[in-house]
Amino acid sequence: MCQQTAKPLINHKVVFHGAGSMAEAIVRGLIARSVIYADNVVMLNRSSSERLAELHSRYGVAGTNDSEHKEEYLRSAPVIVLAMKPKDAAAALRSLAPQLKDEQLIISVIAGLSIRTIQGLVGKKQPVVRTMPNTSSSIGLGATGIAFSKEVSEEQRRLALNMFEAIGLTAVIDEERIETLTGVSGSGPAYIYYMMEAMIAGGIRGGLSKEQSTELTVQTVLGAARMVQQTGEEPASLRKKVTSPNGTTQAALEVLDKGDFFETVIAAVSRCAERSREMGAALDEELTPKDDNE
Ligand SMILES: NC(=O)C1=CN([C@@H]2O[C@H](COP(=O)(O)OP(=O)(O)OC[C@H]3O[C@@H](n4cnc5c(N)ncnc54)[C@H](OP(=O)(O)O)[C@@H]3O)[C@@H](O)[C@H]2O)C=CC1
Ligand SMILES: O=C(O)[C@@H]1CCC=N1
Repeated sequence: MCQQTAKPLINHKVVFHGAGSMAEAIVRGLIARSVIYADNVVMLNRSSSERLAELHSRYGVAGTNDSEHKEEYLRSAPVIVLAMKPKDAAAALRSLAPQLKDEQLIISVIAGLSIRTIQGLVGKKQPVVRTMPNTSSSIGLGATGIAFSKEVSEEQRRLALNMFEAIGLTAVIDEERIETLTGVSGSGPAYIYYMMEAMIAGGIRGGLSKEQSTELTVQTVLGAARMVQQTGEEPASLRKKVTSPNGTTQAALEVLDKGDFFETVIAAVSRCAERSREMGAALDEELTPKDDNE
């Protein structure tokens, strides 16, 4: 009997316009889960040839920073993933505009950049999927918020969902909620890493070795996340089960409360969302023609 190998979910070129950490996290996850063959992935950047060579050696993907080749890839790709820094997005979209065909799908991972601004910068109602993934996508544990423009076809919608479902959890949301989602899950891994850095430092200060303190912290964070997921219990209820009256945990939580831990984290989520809006507004200004006399 002939052995069937499963066909990848995506069987055409996907061009990553930007080849940094976020693009790599998505590509690594997609290839590890056989959602796309490496020879259908193309990664473009501005200048770093070393970076493209590194990505090729890690994942077998093609890449270029040569303008002529970049244009060729961008002209023919059914899907273009915008993955440069926000400050580079307006120029990249403007130069993309003349060659863009109506059916090409733009998937953006760029913080703050709205669907309206993307369509304004390319000068037409291009189908756009605005996403906010996170770097845990690289190990299939990402959390991605997704909003669609009206122009996205059912097939394109499915493609984008397939892509991000393969590398973690997805949440389809109204675009106006994507800033808050950025505050929770887009930037969220950094808050947890920061907490872990502090726990590790605390352990070391108390005499544990760096290795012990790191291993214990990692297992504690992993275990706590899994407990919430597997028991279905509220974090607050699980916290209470750790906290004996007048015991060690209560003493520790009181110190966190003195630093207004709970409200500080809420303020961080909110400031992150606000910063995303500010970045979006700055990008939106790129749509207004500049007065030469200014
Ligand atoms: N990092 C994260 O956790 C997350 C990031 N994001 C979003 O992802 C985007 C990328 O972030 P990140 O990966 O961290 O950034 P990086 O700085 O790691 O990567 C940016 C990449 O864009 C390339 N680039 C810049 N200008 C152009 C251009 N005109 N054409 C093609 N490529 C270009 C750079 O190339 P070169 O190095 O050659 O200049 C580099 O490869 C951002 O917009 C961010 O908001 C979203 C969610 C999470
Ligand atoms: O810090 C940033 O702007 C990006 C967006 C979300 C995570 N990192």
